[in-house]
Amino acid sequence: ELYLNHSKLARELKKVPGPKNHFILGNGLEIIVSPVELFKLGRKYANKWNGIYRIWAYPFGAVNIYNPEDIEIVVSTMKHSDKSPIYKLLKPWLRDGLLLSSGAKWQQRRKILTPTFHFNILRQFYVTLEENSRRLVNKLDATLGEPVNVTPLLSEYTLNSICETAMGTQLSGETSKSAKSYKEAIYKLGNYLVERFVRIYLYYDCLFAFSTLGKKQKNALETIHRFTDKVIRDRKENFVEKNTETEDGDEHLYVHRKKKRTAMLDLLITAEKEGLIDELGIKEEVDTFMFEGHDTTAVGLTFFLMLLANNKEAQDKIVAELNEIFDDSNRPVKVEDLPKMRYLECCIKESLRLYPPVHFISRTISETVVLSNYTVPAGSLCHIHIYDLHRREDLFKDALKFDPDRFLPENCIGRHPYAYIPFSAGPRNCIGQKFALMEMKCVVSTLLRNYVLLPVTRPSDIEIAADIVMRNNGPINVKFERRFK
Ligand code: HEM
Repeated sequence: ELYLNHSKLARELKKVPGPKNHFILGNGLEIIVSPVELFKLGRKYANKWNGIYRIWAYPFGAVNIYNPEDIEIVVSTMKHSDKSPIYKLLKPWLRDGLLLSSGAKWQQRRKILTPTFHFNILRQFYVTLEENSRRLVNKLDATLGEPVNVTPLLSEYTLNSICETAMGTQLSGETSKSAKSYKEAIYKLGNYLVERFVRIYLYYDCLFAFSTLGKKQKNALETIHRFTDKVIRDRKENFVEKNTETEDGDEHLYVHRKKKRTAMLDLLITAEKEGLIDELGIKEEVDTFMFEGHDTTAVGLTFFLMLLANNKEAQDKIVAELNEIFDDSNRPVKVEDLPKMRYLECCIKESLRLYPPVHFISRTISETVVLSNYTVPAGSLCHIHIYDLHRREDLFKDALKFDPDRFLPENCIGRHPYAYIPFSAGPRNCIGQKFALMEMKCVVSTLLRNYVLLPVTRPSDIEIAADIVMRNNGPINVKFERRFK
């Protein structure tokens, strides 16, 4: 152990500046703190160094980067595209789905799944998003003037939306009950993952399986997989009926099925029939998309509503833009309206800058690479801190200020393409980013046409807890009042 802690890799990596490390344990003990303290520690390190620092906790050595030049080197090519061992913690849940897989498997899956997020398919999904947005607005009617904890409502909206579009399954009756347990289990699982993350000894599966934490995780996973398995079963039953109905000899039904909402799950079921994916493969992707497709967007929307409630000026400007689009009409938002919501888009981007739902991603460095003039040996982990990148004063003046004008086209000129990466970048970027933006525009425009958002939780109240996605340590409340023209 002693040798490994002072191996060639360790000696090389330790040339990168970083916190003082213990002779044997490296920085392993410092990080055993609560999720809130862990998030703060990350920010403390980011402030102390400038764009790069290392952490050493045997057997892992990691460079932490938050400058666009190094991030570009790591994420823009396939060379360092394998996820770091930290994602191993997600394996029992998401298995070898698109987020975690690598090499040929990842390539083949990404190819199968890409058509689902093509603009023409998204257009067909839009109808569902719009209906769900209106349903959310109706729900809020009962809360007027009261502080509302927005996260549960928003995650219900995003979970319904991903289920009814990509999965082709309506959440009602029994399924909606298990959807609730699913969401609760995801929250718990996030906490367990962070607890395990800071306790390096629990990385070993054999130790973890017998720990209390391991047993709790097993329970949460059973709930999660029960829900996703049911969604697959339901759709398979439904799919057979539909397929016999539309027997028209079309071999590539899943890509070309005209005038039908092409659910991602249908595409996978068809791919299974063609031998391109097996049953386990479908489960992996459904678990991956069910989670990535709802929790991230719900978190993004939560912080966005909080920011809007605290920024009357931005809210008024969005409403003025919406009035131009809709005149006095109460008609629903159409997909063609979305590109006209330019200022709203700037506001969404600014919100994702300040509160990037995925605040941290991590890769394995596959061959020795030079980052900020330091040699980073192959086998190192590379943590990319999107949160710290987005708050760099040299990239975003008055970085803590909510200023949507930063994203007006004229103000983006000259900005480094890797200075702003809420959806990551390069070949392993977010496959669902257009879907997410469409969802956010649709629901926020519908909300603002109906309600004035008033502040309860202030940005100064926010206390982020380290988790797979950004979470506040406590509810985020907003008040809604009817908007009169
Ligand atoms: C505001 C909402 C969202 C944000 C901020 C976000 C962010 C990200 C980021 C940063 C990554 C890279 C992860 C990494 O390198 O480890 C990613 C990957 C991914 N996202 Fe999203 N995402 C959002 C919404 C969605 C939606 C709606 C879906 C699905 C419909 C989705 C599906 C995925 C998948 C499957 C991957 C893995 C892609 C691959 O490795 O090929 N995301 N997302």
